[in-house]
Amino acid sequence: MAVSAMPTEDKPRVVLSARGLRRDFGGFTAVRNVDLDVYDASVHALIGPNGAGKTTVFNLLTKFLQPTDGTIKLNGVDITKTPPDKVARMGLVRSFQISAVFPHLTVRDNVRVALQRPNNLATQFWRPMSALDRLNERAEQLLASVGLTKEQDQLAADLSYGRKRVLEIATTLALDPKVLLLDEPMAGMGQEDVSVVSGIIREVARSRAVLMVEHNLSVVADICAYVTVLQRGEILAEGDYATVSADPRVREAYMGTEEG
Ligand SMILES: Nc1ncnc2c1ncn2[C@@H]1O[C@H](COP(=O)(O)OP(=O)(O)OP(=O)(O)O)[C@@H](O)[C@H]1O
Repeated sequence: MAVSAMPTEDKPRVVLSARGLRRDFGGFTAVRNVDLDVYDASVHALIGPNGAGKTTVFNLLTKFLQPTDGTIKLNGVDITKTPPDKVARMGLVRSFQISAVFPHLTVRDNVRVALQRPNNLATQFWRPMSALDRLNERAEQLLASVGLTKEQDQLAADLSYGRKRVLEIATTLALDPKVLLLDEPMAGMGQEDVSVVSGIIREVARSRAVLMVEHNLSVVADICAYVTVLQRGEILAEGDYATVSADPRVREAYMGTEEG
């Protein structure tokens, strides 16, 4: 069943969709019968108690895991068998982990390195200086859009944990994704950083789809238009936050674990 709780008029476009997703590990089925539609210009949360299958679904959608069964489409193109690097070039990008931020480069150089990939400058033998200038401009814009202008000359290693995660989002945005998948973007952050990153994600989703696995339910309530709740590998509920949080089955699934 696909998400049905969005407004009927001006229904946004589906950019990423999965049907009948299943993943077995040996004899254990971690994910089954998962149908999911992710809409353009919106934030969609994948939530559920520990072990529900969120990470597995995330890895299936980003092609880091191959489904045992089911199909995945990106903008209508079947990507079920497409490798992750090709899928990334098609616009479906997952956030890198902090380990992918180069600690001994400045904040600005981290973004410049990331920007070289889509522009393919890294592989060009001869580069006009104007190309690098364009990179600088774009790096500055990106850093400004995530509020890292002040820190641009600092080494990434010297940033706080929360700021490192913001830098990680900036390097991901450098790839200009059409669909951005974030794995627990708020994990380990203090409230102040959570508010900043929530604002960034909301802004980022004005022009692209964002799907995020998130444990922080107040963040989900605050910025996610669509919510899919997983339990034991299957979809338990879906809709907007008000709808799913009022669902007695969802309350029961969360009882004793976490409450938003
Ligand atoms: N590589 C694997 N081999 C065997 N079992 C796995 C593997 N990866 C995940 N599982 C199992 O699949 C189930 C779902 O795991 P998954 O990590 O997707 O859940 P999750 O919702 O992301 O949990 P958490 O919130 O704790 O991160 C769990 O029972 C887990 O033990």
